[in-house]
Amino acid sequence: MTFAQAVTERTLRLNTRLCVGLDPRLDAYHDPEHLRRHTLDVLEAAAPYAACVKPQLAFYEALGLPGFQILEEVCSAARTLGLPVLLDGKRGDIGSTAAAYARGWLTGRHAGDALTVNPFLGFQTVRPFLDVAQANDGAIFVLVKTSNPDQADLQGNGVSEKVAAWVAQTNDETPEPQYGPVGAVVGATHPTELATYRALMPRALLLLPGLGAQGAAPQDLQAAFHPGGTGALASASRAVQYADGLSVTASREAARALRDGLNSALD
Ligand SMILES: O=c1ccn([C@@H]2O[C@H](COP(=O)(O)O)[C@@H](O)[C@H]2O)c(=O)[nH]1
Repeated sequence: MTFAQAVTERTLRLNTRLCVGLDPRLDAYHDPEHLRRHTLDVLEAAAPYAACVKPQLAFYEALGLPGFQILEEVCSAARTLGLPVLLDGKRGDIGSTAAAYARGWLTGRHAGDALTVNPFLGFQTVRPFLDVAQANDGAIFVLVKTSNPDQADLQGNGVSEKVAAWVAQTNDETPEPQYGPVGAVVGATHPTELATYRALMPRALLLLPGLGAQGAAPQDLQAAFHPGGTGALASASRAVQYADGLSVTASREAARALRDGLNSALD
């Protein structure tokens, strides 16, 4: 089963469109062991309400070697819980280096099933990521229009639309029936533009970051989904992991509320 199929199957079976971000900040904890335990506890608590999990690589890399070990455990625990893993690394480089990034993050011990990719160096530099992802039934999520307010500095003037066109065309090269291996990152913080990006990339899974802490609300996101409620993953990290300090019960309730909010928006 491909990443897109696994996510879609879980979305329909558990009725959830929520992607839970795991972005553990060392300053919230006594030490890395405390961070590790809490992150794994949040993962387990939120899993029943999640279609997938999205560790942000920066937070694990910031810890050095222990961070890689924690990431490996997070990926392994997610798989035990049946959760597809989307690593948020926003990698991108010239082709030979891109191939090494792809091997590192899409194969091996702390690999994800999918990876976010930055297309700024050109579309050919995205190909090595796609090749490795496809060889492993995985996916890539290309940055199309990010959630931050200043994205327009570089992503305006038709750039996001150009990337969206490449995503759509590249998915059309694949024979998969519904969603292809190239997903797209479109910020949940741009609710009035979601319908446009949905239409531009009909076979792309959309990753919608920005739910919660960045101000996006579940009721704003309906236009990103296809009829039947598939095709998009709304992502929240701080709003789940630190819903109320380090309370894991609050994390569970936050994930449940976001899942319910997203479902209500689709009714
Ligand atoms: O456009 C983008 C792409 C990725 N992100 C990442 O998502 C989470 C958001 O965290 P919250 O706590 O839910 O705000 C974080 O890891 C970002 O690096 C994004 O915010 N926007």
